[in-house]
Amino acid sequence: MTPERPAAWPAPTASGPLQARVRLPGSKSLTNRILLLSALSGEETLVLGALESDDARAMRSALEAFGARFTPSAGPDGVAALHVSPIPPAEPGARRVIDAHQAGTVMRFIPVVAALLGGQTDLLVHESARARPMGPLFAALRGIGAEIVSLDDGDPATDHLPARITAPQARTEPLRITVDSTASSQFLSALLLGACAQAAPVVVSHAGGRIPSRAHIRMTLESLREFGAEVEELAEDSWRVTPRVRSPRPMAVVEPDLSNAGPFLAAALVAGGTVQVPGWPLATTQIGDRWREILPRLGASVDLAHDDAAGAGTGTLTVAGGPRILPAEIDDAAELAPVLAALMALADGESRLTGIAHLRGHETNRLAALVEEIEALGAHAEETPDGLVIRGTSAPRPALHKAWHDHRLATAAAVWGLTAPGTELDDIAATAKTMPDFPQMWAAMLGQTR
Ligand SMILES: O=C(O)C1=C[C@@H](OP(=O)(O)O)[C@@H](O)[C@H](O)C1
Ligand SMILES: C=C(OP(=O)(O)O)C(=O)O
Repeated sequence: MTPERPAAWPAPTASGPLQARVRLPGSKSLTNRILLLSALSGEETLVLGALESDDARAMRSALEAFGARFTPSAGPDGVAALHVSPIPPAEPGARRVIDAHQAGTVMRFIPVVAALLGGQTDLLVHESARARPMGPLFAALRGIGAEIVSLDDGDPATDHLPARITAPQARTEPLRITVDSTASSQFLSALLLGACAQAAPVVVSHAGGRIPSRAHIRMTLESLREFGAEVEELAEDSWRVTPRVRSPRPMAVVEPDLSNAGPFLAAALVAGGTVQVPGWPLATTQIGDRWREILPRLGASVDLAHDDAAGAGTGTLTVAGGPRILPAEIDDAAELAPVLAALMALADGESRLTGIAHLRGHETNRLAALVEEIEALGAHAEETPDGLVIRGTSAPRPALHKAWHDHRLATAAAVWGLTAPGTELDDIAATAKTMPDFPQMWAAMLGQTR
């Protein structure tokens, strides 16, 4: 018997210009950094605004396997919060099995913790994540004495998950680790964050080509500082991290996910009208803050109004669609690229995305998947060595789009559905990776029209 496929999701169409306000869940990247650092801090931590999604659950279960505990709790004024009890000192010979699912942050951050805390860790992944690059991170960990073998065939030179990571026999505290982070910024982030699993300072350096998704490295450095680590930039792409980390007082706060603001803000350009996002941080390391600079280049107007409360540190972002979507050239859009490509497929002319070759190693080969879905829509796209060229259409046709196990391909298809009645998506559940409530949030936004 073949397993039953979930029914396709009929993407709703916009019935007119929007006048919507959308509150976003917590940032995946900040949640998983804060959970990891809280678990390594040796202290009790209260976390406010943490994301609840597949990626966040995968990080919590991974840290639980090392002995951390997460308990729902109440923050100031009774708001829901998460109480984190840190990882206790490791027992020699400890063994654990961890499933990273599809979470790149778990796949990359946890092997470092496993190699530095000791014992043996079997790290599994979702079928779709087996092809994601791990080799350079494994090479760096082998360089400090960890053994990493394939769980499929015992290959001691494996460069993919699932794998067994055995920490060096004699517990050493490495002083220097170098990695080639060209395929993913997460390799460097992993070593910088994971360094906090030891007490001694460590120098972490990159040796290779251009580092992609650079904003995420800045986020890592800022998160380390928030947890009291000293981070010193020694040279370009080389940092000294001095642990220990301690818990931020009175609590750690997770900002809303500005990357996931993308499809909602894009809706204002496609359907017209305005979309507002409250709680937008005025200062942030999230790459999603780039929407404020990118969307005007596609013809939208963007305004960030500061909240009244002195020192609130947040504002309300308003994006208003223009008369048409303009073509643009955008470099290093990283995880913003799929939704940006969705807009470019509806733009009046030819657009280019550059500096995103590494998207071939994301949840799916995003460049190939975007070409296929954009062509299905009746627009034109082709791959370049480091990105995409996209010629938009003003008459998108309805299609049954594939999510490719990729939350961002799924939300891209939702954007097309706004203007192509009859659009469907094969697997809306892919959005559970970072935004499990996406279908309800999308419907609620579309209910708020002028
Ligand atoms: O560290 C992080 O939280 C992330 C880093 C980036 O990874 P890559 O450098 O592999 O693109 C980004 O795309 C991913 O969504 C999240
Ligand atoms: C690449 C992404 O995820 P991950 O954290 O799994 O790398 C993403 O969210 O766009």
